[in-house]
Amino acid sequence: MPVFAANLTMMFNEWGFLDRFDAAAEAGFTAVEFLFPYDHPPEIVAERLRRNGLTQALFNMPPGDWAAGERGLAALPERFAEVQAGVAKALDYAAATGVKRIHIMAGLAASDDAAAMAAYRRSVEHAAGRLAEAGIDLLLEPINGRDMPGYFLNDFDRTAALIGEIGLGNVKLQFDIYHRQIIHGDVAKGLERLMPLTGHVQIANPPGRHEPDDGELNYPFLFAELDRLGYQGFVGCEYRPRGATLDGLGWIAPYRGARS
Ligand SMILES: O=C(O)C(=O)[C@H](O)CO
Ligand SMILES: [Mg+2]
Repeated sequence: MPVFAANLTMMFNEWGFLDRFDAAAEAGFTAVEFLFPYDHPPEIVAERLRRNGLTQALFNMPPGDWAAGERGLAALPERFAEVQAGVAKALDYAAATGVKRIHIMAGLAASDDAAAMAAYRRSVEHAAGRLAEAGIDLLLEPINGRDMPGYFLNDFDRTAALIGEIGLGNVKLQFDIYHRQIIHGDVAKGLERLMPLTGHVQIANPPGRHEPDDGELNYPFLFAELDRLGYQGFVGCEYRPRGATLDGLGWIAPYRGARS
């Protein structure tokens, strides 16, 4: 049975960020993820987790100036010092929250730019080394170019090849099924083939990026596939509710009772 983590960046937006932890726990979630915790001190985030008995499944490294359109720094050659500082900051939040996986965003750069690739590898190797000391996995996520035009990491096979070349045991694939469907399709076979590299799974149903119960993908089938493939990690619910978050949670009822 999948273990679902509520994505507090996209879900429960009816509440302020810190109150989303309480709302997710009240709705029955035992784990949460979100893009960035950095607007709030680590101990405040940790307290929200603790008082609700929630596990922090995932968050992202600082992405640069998000409001100005930046989408990560890892592939930007001139930003390595900020990558290093971001890794240190993320580790402070990891120590407070107990998170065991952190996503490093690549940034906006041409995917065939050799300097960007060299910078990306350098950033990933640096971050992976620092995270390994704390027993944390570093996640790389291909993101589709319709939602994030110009994003450097936009292909699952190239990401898998890179993870193989880097060859560090704590560098893993963030398999976002929504992005996979938009970029390549062939979701079930992709999951099967890439499962050995996969450290985190996220869901949403295209084309609208809404709840998994309506759209072009058959999620009950894919959840059974994750079980069949022996996936033991979290499934992040990174979707935009069609309406009120709680009104859209009917899909989860058959999966309650395991660890979510
Ligand atoms: O967009 C996604 O799918 C993500 O998971 C990233 O963390 C942020 O954009
Ligand atoms: Mg995602």
